Amino acid sequence: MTGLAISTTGLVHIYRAHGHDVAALSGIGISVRPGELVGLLGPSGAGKSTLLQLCGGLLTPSAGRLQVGEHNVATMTDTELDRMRSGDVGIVLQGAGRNLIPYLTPADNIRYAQQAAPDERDLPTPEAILELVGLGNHAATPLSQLTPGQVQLCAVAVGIATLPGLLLADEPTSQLDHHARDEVLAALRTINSETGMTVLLVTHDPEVAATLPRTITIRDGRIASEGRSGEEYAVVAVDGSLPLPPHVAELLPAGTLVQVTTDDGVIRLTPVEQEGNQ
Ligand SMILES: Nc1ncnc2c1ncn2[C@@H]1O[C@H](COP(=O)(O)OP(=O)(O)OP(=O)(O)O)[C@@H](O)[C@H]1O
Repeated sequence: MTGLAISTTGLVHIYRAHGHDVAALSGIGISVRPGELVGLLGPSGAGKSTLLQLCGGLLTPSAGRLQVGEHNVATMTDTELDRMRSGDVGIVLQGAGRNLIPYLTPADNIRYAQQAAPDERDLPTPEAILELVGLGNHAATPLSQLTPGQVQLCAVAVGIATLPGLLLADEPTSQLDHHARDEVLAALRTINSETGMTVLLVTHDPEVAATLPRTITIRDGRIASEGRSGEEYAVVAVDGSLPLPPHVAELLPAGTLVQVTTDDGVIRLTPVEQEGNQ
């Protein structure tokens, strides 16, 4: 299996909760190429986990288009979504323990995850999967004897048990010390480079983000910016709108009239003094 692409246009997700609706995503357009390693950033409540769960078919979009490889996620039935998750898309939920059966060894956890894979899939051995994440010596070690970092690596190993084309990982490096965090990050890089699997991971950690080749920052359910190897860029949306970086938005309060001029390739934004404005 080679890496799967992700493509979304105008992706909206609304949670219907006790008499009031929460718009978690308000029109997300992203394009991730097969085999990319991408970090999803943004403040708490921005919509990162929602986007991850939509890509994994755990939630259904309220509106918009969401394509994962050949799967048009917005129109799939529950059975089709189950099949996608059991073979093509691996998900590592936030909190390693949620991904593991506590009384099974790492190898047996992987075997269990592999049972759901489509019959035609040629699966690697659990030992080969554990080797890939750096846990080759712990196939039979009880989970209770692993360090927190090793338990997280085991959760990642379960996520890639069927060698899916896309791995979605929600905060896989949180609550770990720096050494363990770097080991989990290294394992994700190895998976990405050795198998060509597309990897999308949510992180709050600026040090993790700075090491990723590409990041997408979400704010208030919209794409705020993109990073390339630590450098941050604003992204023009399909409707031509451009979210201002926070340090510029501070200078231009909502409602400010802005004159937009071009001069020899330089685009200039000049706020216009309005009569009656203070
Ligand atoms: N099951 C739910 N029901 C109602 N609202 C929800 C639900 N899950 C999330 N939300 C709301 O949707 C918005 C986006 O949440 P989401 O968990 O996707 O953000 P996040 O960026 O992953 O945040 P965090 O970094 O804190 O995990 C928030 O306003 C959140 O309160």
